[in-house]
Amino acid sequence: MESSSTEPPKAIEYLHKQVYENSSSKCEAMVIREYKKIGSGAFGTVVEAVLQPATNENDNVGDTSEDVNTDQLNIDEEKWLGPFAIKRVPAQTDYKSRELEILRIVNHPNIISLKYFFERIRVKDNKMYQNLVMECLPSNLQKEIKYYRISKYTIPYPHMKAYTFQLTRAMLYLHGFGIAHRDIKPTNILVDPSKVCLKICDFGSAKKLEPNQASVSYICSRYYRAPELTVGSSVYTTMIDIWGLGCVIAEMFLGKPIFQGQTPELQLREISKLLGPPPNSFFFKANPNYRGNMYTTKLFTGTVEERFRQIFSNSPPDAIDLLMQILVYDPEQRASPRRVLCHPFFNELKQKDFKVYPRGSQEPITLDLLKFTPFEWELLGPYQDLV
Ligand SMILES: Nc1ncnc2c1ncn2[C@@H]1O[C@H](COP(=O)(O)OP(=O)(O)OP(=O)(O)O)[C@@H](O)[C@H]1O
Repeated sequence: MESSSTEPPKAIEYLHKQVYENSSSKCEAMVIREYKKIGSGAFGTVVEAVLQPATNENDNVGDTSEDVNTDQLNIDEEKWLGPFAIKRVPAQTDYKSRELEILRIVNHPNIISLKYFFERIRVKDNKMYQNLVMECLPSNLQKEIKYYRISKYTIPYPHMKAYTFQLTRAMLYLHGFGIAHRDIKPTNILVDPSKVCLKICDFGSAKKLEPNQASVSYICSRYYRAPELTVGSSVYTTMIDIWGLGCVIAEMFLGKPIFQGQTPELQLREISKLLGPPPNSFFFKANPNYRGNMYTTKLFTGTVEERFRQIFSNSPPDAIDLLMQILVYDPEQRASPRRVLCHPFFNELKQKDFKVYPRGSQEPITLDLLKFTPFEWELLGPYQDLV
């Protein structure tokens, strides 16, 4: 692990004696310095921090709280590890988060990696919190989309392709374990624009789905919810993430979310404005007990293909073709991650001399996008020759 080169600004600092290293499960005492809030959501707070193993001289100091003066701690400014992102979530809630469990299993270049974890009581409210110490990325896809939208551009196509490819690779891997992320959206997709590198974060809603086992349908942020979720399906598959993938690709091209339902019920109406009325078979398969609006009236003229061309009028034909294979009502007909990875949309990336210019840089870089692991090759199966 790299040591941070510049000294981070001083803020909250504490010693915690039971910090577990994820890869070795080794428990050690660490000094933690938190200095910037980088995110907060429905479940927790994310702060940027650096850590360093506590020296023996700290042995006599008990676990310190963030409110006490930590001058008593022995700190070596040269020895900080990080920066990391620490996600802090209440340890005991009614909602079952499998985040730690799942982050401990996964290991993929396009999935955020967990470095350490620990539980700790916060002085502020005297409650136990779970702390997940992860690698830290400087931006997310929502910020990237916004950055370009402000100057009336979209993310450059080669970058879009590279990001989409990495996101799909992460899904191929996760779905290979049967794990659905269940909250795919641009803020949960971290990027490092200087490396054109992407990693999925926020596994707070993720779950290993078992065939025919019911799961809650009220999952996933509204704009990115698959149509089967909007009608209350409880035996959905990992294909709900593929719908999210389609929404994210569409958002990169449009600069704004494609389906902006004003209420959960109206979300399906927004989808029908692109895909036409959902067929009866869709309701039957997704939820035969659905009693809500079925949006049977067609809200546009012409064919669905013409509708796609109209909405994505500035996008290249291969991108439109890819979106048409992903944004379909029937989850069984939706393109699988391996089908997506083989799509001609990515042909440019597969050229030997493919290079990208990171934002603001005159120096092109090569990306190792096709370095699949044996597990990924296995998952690609007969599609291997096409990627
Ligand atoms: N490892 C990380 N590096 C950098 N930023 C991060 C990291 N993890 C999370 N973030 C930022 O913090 C935000 C909140 O994190 P996260 O989504 O995990 O929390 P949450 O409570 O589940 O949020 P939400 O309710 O929005 O889903 C993310 O949208 C992301 O932008």
